Amino acid sequence: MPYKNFEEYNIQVTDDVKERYKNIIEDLGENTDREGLIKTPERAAKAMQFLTQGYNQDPVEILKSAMFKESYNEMVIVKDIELYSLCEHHILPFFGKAHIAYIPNGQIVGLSKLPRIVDVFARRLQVQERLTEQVLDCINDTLKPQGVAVVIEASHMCMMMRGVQKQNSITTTSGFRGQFEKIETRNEFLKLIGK
Ligand SMILES: Nc1nc2c(ncn2[C@@H]2O[C@H](COP(=O)(O)OP(=O)(O)OP(=O)(O)O)[C@@H](O)[C@H]2O)c(=O)[nH]1
Ligand SMILES: [Zn+2]
Repeated sequence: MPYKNFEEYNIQVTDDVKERYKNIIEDLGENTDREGLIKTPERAAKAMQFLTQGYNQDPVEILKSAMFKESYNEMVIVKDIELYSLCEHHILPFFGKAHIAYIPNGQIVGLSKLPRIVDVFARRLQVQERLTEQVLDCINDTLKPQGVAVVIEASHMCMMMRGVQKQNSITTTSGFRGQFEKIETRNEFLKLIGK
């Protein structure tokens, strides 16, 4: 990286992206000198950096920062975790909820870390299937539980505002590892999240 530190890198990226947004907005037929739009390229550059900050975050470190030895042997579920991501095909939002469960294997994880890793992977250019699998694999490989399950339900703006223009369709993706590959355990989880 040709920059001295991360802060300098951020300023440089904001400047670069800002200039490109200015061109895009003009190409789309707007006047970037009108009052309401003067700061828009910079705002958009900062917003996009916020929405893609997951590239600069380490989900494994986040989980490892709060793992505790504990003998609890039952299912732990955190459901209704809201998520906002960007579809990698159109760079339009998709948003919805993630439901995560795991069965500990000698260690538990700080509950807040599960939504935190959802955000790390969601704040990238994504497809819902990969997002689901990345959350699943990260928990499985780091916490090494007896099992882990992830369900994501999301609405895709690229299917709502444009393209096929369907307002009510919800896409569900899921992944199961370990104990959750057994149908009874999987069904118990699905029942507990109301599916
Ligand atoms: N599998 C999957 N597809 C997605 C996701 N987000 C958006 N898509 C789809 O990506 C596809 C891209 O298809 P293309 O035909 O290349 O793009 P397009 O011409 O804009 O397609 P339309 O959206 O049908 O107008 C579309 O079918 C989108 O619905 C996602 O998370 N997972
Ligand atoms: Zn899309």
